[in-house]
Amino acid sequence: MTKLTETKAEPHEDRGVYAHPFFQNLIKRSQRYLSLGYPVHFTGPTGIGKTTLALHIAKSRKRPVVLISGNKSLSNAELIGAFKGYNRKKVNDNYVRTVRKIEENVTEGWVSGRLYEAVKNGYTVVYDEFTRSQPEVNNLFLSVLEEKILPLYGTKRKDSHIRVHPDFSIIFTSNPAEYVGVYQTQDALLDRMISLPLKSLDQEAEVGIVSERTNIDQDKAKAIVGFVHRVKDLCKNRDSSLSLRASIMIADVAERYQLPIDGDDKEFQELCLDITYFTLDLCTDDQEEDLQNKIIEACKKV
Ligand SMILES: Nc1ncnc2c1ncn2[C@@H]1O[C@H](COP(=O)(O)OP(=O)(O)OP(=O)(O)O)[C@@H](O)[C@H]1O
Repeated sequence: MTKLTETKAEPHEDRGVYAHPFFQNLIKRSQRYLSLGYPVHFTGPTGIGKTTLALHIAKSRKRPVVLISGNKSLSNAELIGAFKGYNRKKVNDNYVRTVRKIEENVTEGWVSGRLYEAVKNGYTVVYDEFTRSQPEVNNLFLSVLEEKILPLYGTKRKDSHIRVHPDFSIIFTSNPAEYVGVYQTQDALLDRMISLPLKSLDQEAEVGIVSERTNIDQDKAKAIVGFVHRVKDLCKNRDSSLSLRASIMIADVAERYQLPIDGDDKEFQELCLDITYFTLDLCTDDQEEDLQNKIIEACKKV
């Protein structure tokens, strides 16, 4: 079970970035809804920071955090639990020398699922990319959210369900429905959560995150974030999936290899091209050379 009492995201998580008014307000509202028992759902494009924000808020609840990652093969057994393997107990009673008694007892071993543990003990769940799981599996959450019970379907357990602990809370994240590998979500499930769309990050907040993650100074981070935003505007056919991750990668490589963050530097230009060209090629009609020239032009402004 992925139980994050000390989440791995800790080094990246930064109170400075989340102190930005853009986040402060969002965090305050989310905490309010969660404390009243309402599930919160962050939805938005890839790389905008939904998971990191969800983990940050989850940790602020001061309960153990369980991370569940949505995927096509996630099963009820993983969420609820299942009987797996056998426990065998053998008692060899030879107390009276002439009498030997052997008693053997075989029972199936129960392994609790991640949702079961969280519901039972009142943990905070971050269900990341939940729309990548099959809708049938997500039906479990309808009962958890509405009836406040976790049904123990098909588990061979005597009890038909367990009650949801009053401290249990859950944060969902998802990418929009048009993303590849994403299932349509049941309206009934969406209706039971408070969905907060994260469409775009405030540029200043992005600069803060890039600077925090890579230890480059704010001016350099600003120049890199500015470059990524300029090249995103080259997209004509559809929204570019270039995200905060592109800015972080450029800053990280430049910082670690001491490349000058300077648009006239050849190596920095190559870095800008490598990180952005392929993604931009998917959303423009430009020929290869034209697109490369446009990226270099945008990079030269750094
Ligand atoms: N507040 C933050 N502080 C530091 N790094 C952050 C912060 N927010 C996001 N990041 C970094 O930005 C990148 C994208 O963040 P994250 O994975 O949370 O995005 P996401 O919206 O969940 O993306 P996806 O939809 O692809 O899962 C990650 O490398 C993450 O570590």
